Amino acid sequence: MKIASIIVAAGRGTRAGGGMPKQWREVAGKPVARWTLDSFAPYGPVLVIHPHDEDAARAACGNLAPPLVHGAPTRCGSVRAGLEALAGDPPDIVLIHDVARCCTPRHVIDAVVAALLTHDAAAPALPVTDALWTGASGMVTGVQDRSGLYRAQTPQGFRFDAILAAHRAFDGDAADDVAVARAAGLDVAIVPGHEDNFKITGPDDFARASMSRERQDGHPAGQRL
Ligand SMILES: Nc1ccn([C@@H]2O[C@H](COP(=O)(O)OP(=O)(O)OP(=O)(O)O)[C@@H](O)[C@H]2O)c(=O)n1
Ligand SMILES: C[C@](O)(CO)[C@H](O)COP(=O)(O)O
Repeated sequence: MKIASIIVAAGRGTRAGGGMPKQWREVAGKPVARWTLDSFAPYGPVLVIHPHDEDAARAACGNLAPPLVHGAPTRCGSVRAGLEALAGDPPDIVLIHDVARCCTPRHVIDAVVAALLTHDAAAPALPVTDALWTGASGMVTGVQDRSGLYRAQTPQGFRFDAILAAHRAFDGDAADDVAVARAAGLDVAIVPGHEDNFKITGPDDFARASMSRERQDGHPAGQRL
């Protein structure tokens, strides 16, 4: 079974700040993008980037030198660009992953791949465990039932032909590829996500990512790899 991966990295990282897109910044001695690409190296990653970021991407990737594809103004458009780049020599399965999730444990990726042996689509998620409220103007306005609610993660995995057709048929924007798949009628299996598989989103997430990588790779916090 041929498996490929699309690492979407064309975002601007506005919420993270820091003067350059978060995927080119370092955590635990390596660029965020390099950590992510190393995790997906067994699955032939293509890296989807902003057209202005070619030099930064090449510097971050080093000797890995994955194929680079220009992305689009939305995540959905960037994924579509990655899918179209693979369509000439299509894999059986594609894993679609946020570059900003640079601490994904290996077992999460393995669980998605394993689920695709029996499902057209699979994605990791964590059940919501906190109580949920609605609020306005700094005041609680109500409570929300948390049962059956999940926090979505990536990699989201699909039969390649099914997700390519789903994206080609999709009109509009979506937060993730599970939404695109479901709009096309695909059933999506949930596999266990992990707290280490968080997305670097705000400024504080870089320190969290450094600690996670150092813990997972057996290096004491602060030691350069
Ligand atoms: N036009 C876009 C927008 C997002 N992404 C990618 O989609 C993932 C999830 O997006 P998010 O974390 O929201 O990243 P940014 O869009 O970079 O962040 P922000 O919204 O803070 O600008 C990231 O890996 C990002 O690079 C992309 O490839 N193309
Ligand atoms: C795809 C995603 O990572 C799933 O959790 C997420 O929807 C994309 O990031 P954003 O923070 O919603 O822009």
